[in-house]
Amino acid sequence: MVLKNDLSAIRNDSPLLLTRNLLHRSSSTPCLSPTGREIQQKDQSGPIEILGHSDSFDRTKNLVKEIVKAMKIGVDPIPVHNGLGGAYYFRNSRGESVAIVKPTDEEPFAPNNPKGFVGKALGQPGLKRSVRVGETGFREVAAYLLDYGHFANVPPTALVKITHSIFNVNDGVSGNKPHNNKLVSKIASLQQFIPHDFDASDHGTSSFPVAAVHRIGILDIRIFNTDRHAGNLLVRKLDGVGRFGLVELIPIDHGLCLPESLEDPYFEWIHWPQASIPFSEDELAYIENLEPVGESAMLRRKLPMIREACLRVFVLCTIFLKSAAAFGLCLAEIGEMMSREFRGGEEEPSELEVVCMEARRLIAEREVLSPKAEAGDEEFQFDIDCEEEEFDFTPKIASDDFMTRAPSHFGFGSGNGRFPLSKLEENIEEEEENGEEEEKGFIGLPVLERIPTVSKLSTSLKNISFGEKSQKYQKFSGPIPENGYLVSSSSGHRSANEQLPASVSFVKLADMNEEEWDLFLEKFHDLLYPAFAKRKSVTLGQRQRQRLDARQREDKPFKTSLGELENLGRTELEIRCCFGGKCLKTTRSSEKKTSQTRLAPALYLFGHSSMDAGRKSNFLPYGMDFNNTRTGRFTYWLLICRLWNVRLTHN
Ligand SMILES: Nc1ncnc2c1ncn2[C@@H]1O[C@H](COP(=O)(O)OP(=O)(O)OP(=O)(O)O)[C@@H](O)[C@H]1O
Repeated sequence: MVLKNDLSAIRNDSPLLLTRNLLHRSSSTPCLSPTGREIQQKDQSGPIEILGHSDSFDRTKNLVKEIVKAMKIGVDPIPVHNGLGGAYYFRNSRGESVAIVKPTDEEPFAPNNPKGFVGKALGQPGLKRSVRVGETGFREVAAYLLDYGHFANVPPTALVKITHSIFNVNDGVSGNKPHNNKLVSKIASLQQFIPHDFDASDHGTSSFPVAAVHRIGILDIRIFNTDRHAGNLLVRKLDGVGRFGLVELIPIDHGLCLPESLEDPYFEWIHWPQASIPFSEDELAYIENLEPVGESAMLRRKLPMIREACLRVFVLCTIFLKSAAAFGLCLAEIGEMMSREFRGGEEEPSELEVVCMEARRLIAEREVLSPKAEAGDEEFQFDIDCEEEEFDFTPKIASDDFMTRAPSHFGFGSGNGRFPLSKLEENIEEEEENGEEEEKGFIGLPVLERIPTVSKLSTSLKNISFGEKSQKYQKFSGPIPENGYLVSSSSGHRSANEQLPASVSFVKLADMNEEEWDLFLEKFHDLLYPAFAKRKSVTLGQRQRQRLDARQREDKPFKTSLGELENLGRTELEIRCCFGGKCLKTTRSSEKKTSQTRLAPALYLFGHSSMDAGRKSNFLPYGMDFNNTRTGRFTYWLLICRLWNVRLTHN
């Protein structure tokens, strides 16, 4: 039913799934309860209804039947205590968990979150800035739909309208309201429950099949997963005749993939040895057959609420993956090129972002040099420019000029009609900015973007793109962010925003019109080859050089293996893994674990990854006392993990 700003035809407790065509700000609200009382229609639907039609949902349909049958005989769901969002295991008639249901309005920070993580309205930036509160559900489904042939093993997932009294509804003032057994309908993701033995944070990674890691990594890259921590990989033992030690990996929790703009992804597998092994022929063939444009169309059809901005990120990343794999890069290298680094306390754009920024600069520069308004024959002019500028990496404008002449698409200054890109302000970001202003008291900060510090660049674009560090922030008229983060005003109370650092967005994709987007992709594609080539050469050189540097810098012996560690005996160790000063992100799930788990990444840095939750003795082949690690005699800092640059000191 199309509702033209009039919700009176809807029952007051009926969940609505709205897409963002007509309504402003609340347009993304996936679940509303209008209060109109005059017209009440009886809800004829069953307790669980799958939203959308697709053969891909066949397995989920059977699951739903099982659950409904169980509900009728009184088998209730069980709340899931793990995780930050509201989640419920739904069971079959035998009482076995068969599905996990996550209501969209119980996500972290959403109004009905049962675990105290509230404070934002649906549609506002959520746990990740570029994923809005209430919008993780359709992303879970998108990941499943994109996992053709069950390549990465994503469990069947669908969006459902589901009615049950177990769901949480907060009273809006003091948190949870006492449970009153009232039936509530919600929009939720419903995913098949997969029985498993561990998650990847509990288990040594050495037994993970290379193919499974590659397949999950390929998916993560396509969908730009910002949340692939070890807890989001379930591990199932396949022990049986001739299969001892084999495990299967099941990727879950894809709610934070497909962000609306590029940010810092999180790929737990990036430092696993499997990720450095070249892709197999099968994997290369799979990647080659990916068709981002067709896949986007499929997503639009099956998940009409998906935002175009998300699809652009998806298209971009798939192109990136295809080109990188064809070039011969391995999974780890591709993941690294997509990841940001911290240098000198500042977050720097990833190599992928740098290529994007450069592609945007090239098209903006062309617009500046040949404004369409004066061109007469636009197309003709366009083509000529294209030929002239192809592969020309020479800076054409001094940095200051650059700031004033082509500012608007980076969010500086006010664009005018001379710069066609400036006309294309993206609604989404306007909404976000307004939201930020309201919540944080920001005034006059045009967009959450900055000209970055480009000291990192391992691409050949380094010297030509953005010039000096001095270009960042100072040109904003708004408040000066500290250390690359927006500083929040102290408003006296802790909002959800204040609890989270706002990550910066270095490059916009959503503000281009179709023509510019096509052109951008063309430029992007052209720039990839030099970036990959540079990456390859830098990687090789770096490994050698950094080992040497580390040895020279270190006043204590530089150790590279557990064998050498043995010499240190049972003394306190400080293990510091440094690479450019970036912190290894500890995952939320591993934080919950003992130091045993936390030490695991450090150990596999030394090529020893056979930690097994059930066999702690694996930790002790070199004379270290495991019990001491638990009581804290081992302390360690994990600042970026790179295998070739591990510093050890002992005192
Ligand atoms: N398909 C599944 N099969 C079995 N167990 C699952 C499945 N999906 C999730 N779980 C379990 O439920 C827990 C919570 O799920 P999930 O991580 O998706 O929720 P979340 O609120 O998004 O968590 P987080 O805050 O860690 O991102 C997981 O830690 C896992 O143990």
